Amino acid sequence: MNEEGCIPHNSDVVKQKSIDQRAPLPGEPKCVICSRYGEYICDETNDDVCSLECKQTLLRRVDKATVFPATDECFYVRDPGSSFPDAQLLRRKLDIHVQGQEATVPPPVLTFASCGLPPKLLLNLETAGYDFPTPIQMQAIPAALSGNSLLASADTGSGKTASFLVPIISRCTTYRSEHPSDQRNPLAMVLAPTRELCVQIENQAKVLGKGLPFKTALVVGGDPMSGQLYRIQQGVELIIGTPGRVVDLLVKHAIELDNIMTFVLDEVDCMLQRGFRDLVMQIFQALSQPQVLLFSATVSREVEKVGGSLAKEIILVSIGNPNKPNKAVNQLAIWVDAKQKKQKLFDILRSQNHFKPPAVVYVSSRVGADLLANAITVVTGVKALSIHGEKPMKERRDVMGSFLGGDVPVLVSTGVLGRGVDLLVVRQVIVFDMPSTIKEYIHVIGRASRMGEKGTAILFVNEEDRNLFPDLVAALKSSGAAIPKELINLTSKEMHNKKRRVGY
Ligand SMILES: Nc1ncnc2c1ncn2[C@@H]1O[C@H](COP(=O)(O)OP(=O)(O)OP(=O)(O)O)[C@@H](O)[C@H]1O
Repeated sequence: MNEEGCIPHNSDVVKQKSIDQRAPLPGEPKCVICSRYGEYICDETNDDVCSLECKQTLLRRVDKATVFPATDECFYVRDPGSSFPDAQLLRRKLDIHVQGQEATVPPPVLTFASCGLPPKLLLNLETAGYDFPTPIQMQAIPAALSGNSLLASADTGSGKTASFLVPIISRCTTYRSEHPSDQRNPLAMVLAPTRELCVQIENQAKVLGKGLPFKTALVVGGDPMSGQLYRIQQGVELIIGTPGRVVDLLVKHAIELDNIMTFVLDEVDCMLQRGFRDLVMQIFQALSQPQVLLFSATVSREVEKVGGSLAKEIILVSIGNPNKPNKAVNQLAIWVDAKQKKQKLFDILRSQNHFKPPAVVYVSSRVGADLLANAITVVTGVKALSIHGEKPMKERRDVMGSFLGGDVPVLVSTGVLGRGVDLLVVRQVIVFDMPSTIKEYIHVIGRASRMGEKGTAILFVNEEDRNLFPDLVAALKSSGAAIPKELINLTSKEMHNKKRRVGY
């Protein structure tokens, strides 16, 4: 045994770094952290590890989740019918909450390697830089893999997309290998509210499903339906689409949906709102009782109720306190009269101290987005473009390309980029017009931070946002943000008036 407590399987010098280790040969042990060759055994946990680096990582993780006698894998493979005292402890440590038929939910995993995923999928996760699962992935992936229907909520930017894509890819791959002579009908469907979000989900699915029998079809408005139909007819595993276009496709063409095993609503609270809800239900009715996976950073009792009606037994999974702004986003609320908002924005964009490009400015109207982008460019000289639902798909793609490619430092957007989109380069969001609900506000400012990276959100607030004052004050307070005195005064006045009205 060496001093680090690893027992080398052979007499070589112990590998220091994971990168120094080779890939495992068939049948060889795999490192529980990085899936390379598990040449050594970690004394403290009995896990296979490839190097000192992964051993340290393993011990840090296990320590964080309290010291357990063996790997998370050993929790994962236990009989799901039994009770999981250790799982409970692990969940408490990781702030994971599970409600519903808990006994049917496997415990959280600490590594992707513990989930029994196809080796190619593990490799794709590693190539994508997904070294460890995030807390929502730790719980949602094993739960979804074992067939549970879920309503899952976790912070914006915390990796919810992979939480449903990984089980989908894994289950589709297994199905195809077990039914090689079946027709290649779709096996899973993901619905999301905007085209940009669907494009992003498809891109991520392609990255994670690379090299596997896993094809995707994007079904969104703005692109010709004939191409989308052709692709599905050629055989795909996953359809990703917006509800309107998917219904259109189903009404006009016969598509075989009987094999759909998993149905996902990303941004579920938005998908179950008026406008989308009937379309979503129409699509759901065409399926044969699939597993249902519902995800959002914000959920309400109403969503829980409707979500529950889609699946026989739905498990609620949440991380931390749901419906709260992401703590990594530093919120700066500024009281600005409506007439002064433009000038204030120009001042910020001219200030080296305050402007942190690339930045997204959120407004409430399509015309407003076009006008404001133009005004920013003319008045400040800072190049700005706009994006909204009325622009053709090609222009929306071009605008996103220019912004994310670094050619344009400011993007003025309506709610089309308010939810789900992963604007990796963005660290500043300016909320020029307050959204109509505090939940939308939480999603909008969430664009300023991914995976816990620090970001800032500047928020313009004034009397026009009166309806949101109590919720906004609570949201700012919960994040420890300063609250403008006008907002405090008017909120307490509102509350006082309400009490008096109730008193009469
Ligand atoms: N385990 C992981 N390791 C490293 N990066 C990850 C991991 N999981 C996800 N990511 C990356 O983190 C970013 C945020 O993930 P994602 O878009 O899925 O967040 P989200 O929870 O869906 O956010 P939102 O609520 O805003 O939609 C993405 O760039 C994604 O590629």
